[in-house]
Amino acid sequence: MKYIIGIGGVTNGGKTTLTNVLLKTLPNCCVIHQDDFFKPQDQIEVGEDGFRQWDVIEALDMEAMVNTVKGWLENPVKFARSHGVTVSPLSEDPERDTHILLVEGFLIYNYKPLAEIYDKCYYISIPYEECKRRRSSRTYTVPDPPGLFDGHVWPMYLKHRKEMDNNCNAIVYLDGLKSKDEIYSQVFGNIQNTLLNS
Ligand SMILES: Nc1ncnc2c1ncn2[C@@H]1O[C@H](COP(=O)(O)OP(=O)(O)O)[C@@H](O)[C@H]1O
Ligand SMILES: O=C(O)c1ccc[n+]([C@@H]2O[C@H](COP(=O)([O-])O)[C@@H](O)[C@H]2O)c1
Repeated sequence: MKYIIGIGGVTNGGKTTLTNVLLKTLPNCCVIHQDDFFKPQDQIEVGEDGFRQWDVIEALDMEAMVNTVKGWLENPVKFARSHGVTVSPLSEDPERDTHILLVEGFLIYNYKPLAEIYDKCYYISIPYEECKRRRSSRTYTVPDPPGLFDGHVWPMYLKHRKEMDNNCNAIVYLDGLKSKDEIYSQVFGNIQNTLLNS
């Protein structure tokens, strides 16, 4: 059985933290990070506001991302091996084995061909103040220029969040202010239940 789980959420909500723990505890589990599909800086448009528009879907090579997911779907064992993930047979029949793919990122529910691919969707939110606080202590490959959070990142988040709520109706929303352990336990338990019932 192949199972694709979306770990979406606002920037600095805790997506990578949650994904990394799930990756260690779920069986035959691989990951695709949306951040790996950012286009090079010289291809990112500069908006009328003077900021490079990183927080829009056009800043990402979404076609390549979807193709990577399709590569996993075609052959999860080969995908796992080529990404250094040890695959262990869980049943006598390899066709019945469970293979899990985590798709992690801040805009994973705003691109239709990808939004349709998930078996289960999670979304982590945190309030503005906490998001701004966490973001200010993070350094990206291209560091944030002054004013980017209020001028571009947060307004784009609000816009995409509205679009996403209209696109998908089966998202499990997670409170990113809870402890890392609490969030992990909630999601792990939920995934286990879903796997047992499928
Ligand atoms: N539940 C949590 N409570 C407090 N801090 C958290 C929590 N989850 C993540 N963090 C911290 O927030 C920052 C961003 O986390 P990260 O997982 O990289 O976010 P994202 O991948 O969503 O951008 C890191 O410093 C991380 O340690
Ligand atoms: O990873 C990069 O190359 C990169 C370059 C510039 C900006 N980013 C920021 O990465 C953010 C999304 O990643 P994350 O992990 O914070 O959800 C998004 O808010 C962008 O502004 C990321």
